[in-house]
Amino acid sequence: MKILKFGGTSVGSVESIKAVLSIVKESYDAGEKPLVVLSAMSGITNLLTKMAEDAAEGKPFAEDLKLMEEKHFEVVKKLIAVKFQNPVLTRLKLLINELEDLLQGVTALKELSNQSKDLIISYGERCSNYLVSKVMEQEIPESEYINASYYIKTDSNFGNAHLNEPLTNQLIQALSQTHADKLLFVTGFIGSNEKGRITTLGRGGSDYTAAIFGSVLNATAIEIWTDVNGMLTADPRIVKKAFSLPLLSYTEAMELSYFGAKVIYPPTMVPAFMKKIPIIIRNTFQPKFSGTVIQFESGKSAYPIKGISSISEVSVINLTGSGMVGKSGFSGRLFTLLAREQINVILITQSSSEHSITFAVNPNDSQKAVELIQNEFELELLANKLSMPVVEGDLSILAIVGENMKRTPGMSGKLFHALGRNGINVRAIAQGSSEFNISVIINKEDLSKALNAVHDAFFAELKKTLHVFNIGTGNIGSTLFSQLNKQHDFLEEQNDIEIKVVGISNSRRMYFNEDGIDLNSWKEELENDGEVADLATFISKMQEMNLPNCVFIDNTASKLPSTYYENIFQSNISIVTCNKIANSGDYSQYRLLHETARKHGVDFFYETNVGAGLPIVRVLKDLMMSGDRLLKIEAILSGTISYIFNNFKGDASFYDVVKKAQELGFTEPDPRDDLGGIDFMRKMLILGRDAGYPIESSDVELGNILPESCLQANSVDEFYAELLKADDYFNNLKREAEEQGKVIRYIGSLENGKVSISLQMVDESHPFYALSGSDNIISFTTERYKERPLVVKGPGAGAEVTAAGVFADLVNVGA
Ligand SMILES: NC(=O)c1ccc[n+]([C@@H]2O[C@H](COP(=O)([O-])OP(=O)(O)OC[C@H]3O[C@@H](n4cnc5c(N)ncnc54)[C@H](O)[C@@H]3O)[C@@H](O)[C@H]2O)c1
Ligand SMILES: N[C@@H](CCO)C(=O)O
Ligand code: NA
Repeated sequence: MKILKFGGTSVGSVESIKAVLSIVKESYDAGEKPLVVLSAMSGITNLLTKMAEDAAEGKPFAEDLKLMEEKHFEVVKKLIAVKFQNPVLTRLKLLINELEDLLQGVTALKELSNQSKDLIISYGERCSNYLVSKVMEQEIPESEYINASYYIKTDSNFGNAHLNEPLTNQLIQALSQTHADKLLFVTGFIGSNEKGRITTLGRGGSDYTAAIFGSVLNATAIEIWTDVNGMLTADPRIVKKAFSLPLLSYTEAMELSYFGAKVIYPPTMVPAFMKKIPIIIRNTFQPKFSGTVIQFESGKSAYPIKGISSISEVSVINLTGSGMVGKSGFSGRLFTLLAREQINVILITQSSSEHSITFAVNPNDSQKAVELIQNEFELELLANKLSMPVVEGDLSILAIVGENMKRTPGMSGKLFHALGRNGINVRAIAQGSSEFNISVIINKEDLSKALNAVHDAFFAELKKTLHVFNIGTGNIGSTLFSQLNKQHDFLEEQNDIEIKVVGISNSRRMYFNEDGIDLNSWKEELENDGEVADLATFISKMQEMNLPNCVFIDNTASKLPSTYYENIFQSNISIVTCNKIANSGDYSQYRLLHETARKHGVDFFYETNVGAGLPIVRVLKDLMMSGDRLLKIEAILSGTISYIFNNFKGDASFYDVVKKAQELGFTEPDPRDDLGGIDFMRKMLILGRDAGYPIESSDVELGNILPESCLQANSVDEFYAELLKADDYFNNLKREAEEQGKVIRYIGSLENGKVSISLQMVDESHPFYALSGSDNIISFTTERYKERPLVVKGPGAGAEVTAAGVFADLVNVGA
């Protein structure tokens, strides 16, 4: 049997509960006889604590209680069939009423004991497990809710109760016999004392519940389902290149968690360790990803260390004294004293002269530690055998961890070389006697740099390999492939960059090859060895493959891919795209995507969204980042319309010129996007947003170049048919311009956050008069470029220049 434990975020919302249900069902259907342990819905434990504390202070709690009720009721209403809802709502309501009575009691007594607090908090797990068991019951009738406080027996240390192992073993054994054919949903975190009063198990309590049940029932595995892809080589918020670890030993997991990685709280796992039951950390939101297995043996690994962890804030206390420090008995007295007062000593180093001891503690404990030392060693201080303790703050700890370190010489050399070369000063060093970890204390301001440098030293290969998943194999996609193919050797030899295209999809077929798809024959491979395309599958397959330096390229014109961008960033994958849809939809989406990419330390590059390969997005970004302020943009950003008005001369018919623009690959897949101004508008929106204005498409004043009949066309064919009939309309426009010695230009402007695009007739004196071919032109007037604006001009559409722009974005990923 297997234990499946889901944390609060996994049962945090209707959507996540659906994911939980399908994971449980899959396991059940596979005959794994799972036992499910659930935490409270995310946010509920904190809310319960707050209500309890508020009640004790006589503050109102009714609104919070209502919030809790609504959060649970919403799940019932969305996930339970109407005819089964009533009993579930009634029982939940009863639980909430009980809770309300308790809170009123606390209000009346103006006092909150630890015992009452545990009881109040227990409602979080009781509600979530009852609720989810009822939702599951619709599909698996054997589902049953179990209140674990009847089975996990503890002492009366409320808030952090200790297990009564023999009794708990008996009770759980008995439960498993009476409920052998049930699918149990067991409340995490709670137990009860010998009088049956509810207790809680302290930090990481639900994991502990899972470990206790797993150990008593001899589970084959304990799966801890959370919201990250297992344990990583380093904190991904700081180290972009961090990747998830397939395998760790218990010891390594302990060491990594001790210094930072908060995925599990190892002390809670001890029951599982004792029985050598593997613990598997998995991601509820990416269930196909295999996660991190934590087991007895460390296993083989390509790298000499498993990971790098850190504590970002520590204080260090230095003790020196010729007659004292280092003498036997001194450190014994010192550390017994600190332990007795519950001060956690994170790391200890001792100089070889043995005249000094340095140890690190949580900054909140440093003052207390100093006072304790002053009291304990008063006589020694008076006699000058010991100097006054000196505290240093603003320090961090970095540790490299791995069991194989012991067998690999030169590990500390490599560590110090990486730190030294990057100018990072090491304040103290400690190697655990087990040699499973080497820790260094450094200045806090160096931590991020140090983590990245050390990660590079231990994990990076010399050559950067980019793993590319590309969707869209039309005009741009196929041109990109032939450019990549041509440049392959040059990039590798001259720039140490290898680009491996490992996944390709168009709207019909998709194909993967982890070793890299041969770009001479991608078409045939896609056709013959590929499968029927499905974007959701393509993306989850990409995430499952979990390759380092992974880039998703969107070379489609479709909206669908943009709905996955957030999820892609969340799995630490960068995106390069020429597709403008994501950036030009709702402003809120634009913000969300940029923030998500930033938060996950990945790149979001879209130079070709504006002016194809011309450096426009980058130029604006550089201006903004260097503190310039945009005053005005004036631009022609439709390559298609530019081409059309530059070639609509003499006898040429407007219709023929448009057809030609499409043939030349300037137009969007649907040319109405170009001629209707939508494509231009998207570009202006993107620039405006990049310049800091929260504009929506409805804010844009969009002038029109087409007669009504063309605007009304329902299909591309109908559009061309109407265009053919509209010759007179365009000839009149042309004549009018020619008579005044002018040319027709479709010009966009952005000033004070207002965007407008309009058809204008301009004469020789206008800077946009002399434009040719499919050229785009943009002039940026800024605080610095005020007298003479910064102008970028050149071909702004076409497959070659666009693919080249995507290519340039690609090689800059991770740079
Ligand atoms: N032509 C240019 O000069 C230029 C310049 C800059 C940007 N762009 C942008 O390039 C993009 C592509 O243009 P194109 O001319 O190559 O288009 P295209 O019609 O030639 O190709 C589009 C490709 O996308 C694929 N596709 C569509 N939906 C898909 C899905 N859901 N999953 C997988 N594949 C899907 C299609 O099968 C096709 O292979 C557009 O977003 C366009 O705005 C074009
Ligand atoms: N269709 C677009 C391509 C460049 O984004 C244009 O004509 O400008
Ligand atoms: Na560009």
